Amino acid sequence: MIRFDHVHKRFPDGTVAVADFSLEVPSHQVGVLLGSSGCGKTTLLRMVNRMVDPTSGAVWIDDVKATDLDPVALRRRIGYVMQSAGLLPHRTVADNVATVPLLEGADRRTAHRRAHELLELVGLDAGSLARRYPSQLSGGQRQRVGVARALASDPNILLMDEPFGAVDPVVRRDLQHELLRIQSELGKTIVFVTHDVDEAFLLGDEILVLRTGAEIAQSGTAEQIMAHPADDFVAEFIGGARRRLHTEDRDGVLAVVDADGRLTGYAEDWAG
Ligand SMILES: Nc1ncnc2c1ncn2[C@@H]1O[C@H](COP(=O)(O)OP(=O)(O)OP(=O)(O)O)[C@@H](O)[C@H]1O
Repeated sequence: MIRFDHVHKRFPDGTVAVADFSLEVPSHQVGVLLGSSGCGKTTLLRMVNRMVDPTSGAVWIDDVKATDLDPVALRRRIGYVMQSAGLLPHRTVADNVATVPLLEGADRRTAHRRAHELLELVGLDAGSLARRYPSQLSGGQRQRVGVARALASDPNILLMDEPFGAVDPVVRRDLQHELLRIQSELGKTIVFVTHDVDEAFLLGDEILVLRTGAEIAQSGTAEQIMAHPADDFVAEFIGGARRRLHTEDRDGVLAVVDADGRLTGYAEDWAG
């Protein structure tokens, strides 16, 4: 469980990135922070692994305050995936994935065996890719390696900051579905940052639509937010995604279906 308890962040130059934010992401669930550039998503995410400490308020990981934990140890036990994948360019794919286990004293052979397993888990052919360098991979493959590396220490928590933002829409869809598959297998507690409404609705158990200062405009499931946007700001923000929905007859019931054919609810629930 991750709990943000009235966190506030003011940077030294006076910028208030987060005004007053509270949220609980239950264990094994995906919480999505959705909002446009600069609204404070990354700042919130980085409070979990102490790359940023709140000015006031606290982030709790289970029953422990993040600020009571050693930042280095914390970062090793929390997976972190960034938009750029953040791989080390002069290390092979296998070495990149094995970085944390090696730092924690695993022997090389065990760490590499685990790296191979993880590469397969994220849908890569370890046999042909493990010895390559990051520059010899496609953008989508690099992001998969980034996910494998984040999973290497078998963390309970995964932080994902626009992890699929730099790849084309088709690859992005593949990666999103791969993440759903991995999540159904591993059940991590995930905080996922995005400004893409479709991505948020596909992946999130709970979605928070944020305004500047990480103010929560609305929180809820994709179905709740789409059916009843809290105000004009939310309605406008999710407008495109809403329009991409259509209805279909499913077993005699009128179902609301997204562009991928995913059932998002039933028409009768949407009345009003
Ligand atoms: N180290 C810093 N010093 C001063 N201001 C900062 C710092 N880091 C972030 N900010 C500011 O805090 C606000 C929130 O930034 P943050 O990176 O959290 O937003 P974001 O929603 O993740 O944006 P993006 O989607 O563009 O990454 C912005 O106004 C940003 O300029």
